[in-house]
Amino acid sequence: MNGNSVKVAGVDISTDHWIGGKRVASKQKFANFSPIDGSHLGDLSAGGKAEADAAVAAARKAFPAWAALGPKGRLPILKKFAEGIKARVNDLAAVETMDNGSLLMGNVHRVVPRAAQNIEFFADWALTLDGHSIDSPEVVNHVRYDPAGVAVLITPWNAPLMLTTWKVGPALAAGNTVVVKPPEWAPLTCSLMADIAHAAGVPAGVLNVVQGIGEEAGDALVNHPDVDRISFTGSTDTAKIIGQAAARSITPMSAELGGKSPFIVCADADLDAAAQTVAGQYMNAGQVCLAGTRIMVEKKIEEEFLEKVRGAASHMIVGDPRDKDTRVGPLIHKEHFARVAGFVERARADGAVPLWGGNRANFGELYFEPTLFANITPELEIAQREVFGPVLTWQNFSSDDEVIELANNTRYGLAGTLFSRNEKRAMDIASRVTAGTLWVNCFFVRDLAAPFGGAKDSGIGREGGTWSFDFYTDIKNISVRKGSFA
Ligand SMILES: NC(=O)C1=CN([C@@H]2O[C@H](COP(=O)(O)OP(=O)(O)OC[C@H]3O[C@@H](n4cnc5c(N)ncnc54)[C@H](O)[C@@H]3O)[C@@H](O)[C@H]2O)C=CC1
Ligand SMILES: O=C(O)/C=C/C=C(\O)C(=O)O
Repeated sequence: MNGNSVKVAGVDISTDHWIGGKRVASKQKFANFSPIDGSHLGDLSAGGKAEADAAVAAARKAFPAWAALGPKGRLPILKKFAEGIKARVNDLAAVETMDNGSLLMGNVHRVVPRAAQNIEFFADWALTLDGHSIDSPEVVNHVRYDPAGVAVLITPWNAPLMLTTWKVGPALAAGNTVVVKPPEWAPLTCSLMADIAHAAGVPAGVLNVVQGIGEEAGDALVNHPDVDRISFTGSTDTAKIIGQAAARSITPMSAELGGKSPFIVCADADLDAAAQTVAGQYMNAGQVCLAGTRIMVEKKIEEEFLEKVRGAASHMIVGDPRDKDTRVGPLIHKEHFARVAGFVERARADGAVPLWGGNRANFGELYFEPTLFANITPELEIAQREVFGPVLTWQNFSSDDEVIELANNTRYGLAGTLFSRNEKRAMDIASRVTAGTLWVNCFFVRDLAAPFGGAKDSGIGREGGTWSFDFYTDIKNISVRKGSFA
């Protein structure tokens, strides 16, 4: 491997940027540690303005030729890219687990295959974009989806490869070139992704990766004057900063942000399935934006259901995420651990009572016990703010109006989960909860054709299917007077 590299989980990974088809090193570095055991995984190049300028220039240079290929010309290259990800599922999964502490089995069976699907799904979909026309009395309106140009893609550490390819897939399929800024707490799989794209024949400059700290590399990219789209997944607070940069240059921005999603259990629900699903919210130590962290249970089944959840949660084994029996791995970083522990401490001080958990787990520095807080009133911080850890709250309700009010009583609106066997009731509640996605009798079932995103402070815009292309293209109408051609 050219340039600087590290070996993690037996895999060689470049610690340099990937700019214009070459590995580029910065003098300045940032250290990367594994949350599993605190081991030092390596030092990566920390980009700033110079690297952002070089990457945007490379992407701009590569844009005309990539755009000119059209969806059909790009298809075989992107399919090969997806095949390259599939061929390295085990490497990517093992590196992701070392880097961010997510469950190895989840990465092998779900997360990395989904990354490949993100690339191939949008490559296929792009074939269907052009060719629509709208007939009106005087003219025919030919609708075109032209690539927007250079897209900056910024992603968080909890699922970096999956969330980055969720943007790279449609952006490249639509004919854009991209600059990726991976999360500094889990930067490695995005570096591998660049090698895989290169080996698949993605031309130099079409996909660039600038490593570094958000406030430096990320800031330089979102403030760059020659960027046509900014797509961000991360926290609401960071989105507000990036949004100011986007507003200054009127650059379209999409934002997939945090959540504090309700998990509603009606008395007529399949309580065993619901209890298993509640316990599943602890997976990956609750570092899942979509997690249904506010459990709301109909009063008449509250005690029975609590015992079922207690039983299911007792199987949420805390441990090394490489172990197949582990369900709850580490929190990502000591700063994040302190943040989660702070929420728990303040919840206790506010009068919330842990029914279980509430402490550092007896496993390692960054491991936290699956925790459930009762004695919750809706205004408590623990019921309002996103913890992004294995911490759930428990509330009850007596009527549908009451639970809808509770569910909507946060600044977030990313997702929600509802268990009920009564279709009319379920659909009524689901339609009245403000959220981008509402799962009924299931959780985290994803179809890439469906819209995905958040309401209120959980985001701007939607990704998935046609919505991704609405964002990554300049939609044009060529309006031709009928009978005006010779
Ligand atoms: N809605 C969704 O699809 C998802 C949302 N998330 C949210 O992400 C958050 C956790 O991720 P974090 O990495 O802690 O979020 P974060 O907002 O701190 O960082 C996200 C990314 O933004 C970059 N960044 C930070 N400051 C920046 C700046 N000033 N300019 C440009 N880039 C900057 C970081 O380097 C990182 O790559 C949670 O709130 C979670 O809910 C996570 C996964 C999915
Ligand atoms: O399926 C998606 O597009 C987004 C998923 C989000 C996560 O995987 C997460 O927050 O862990």
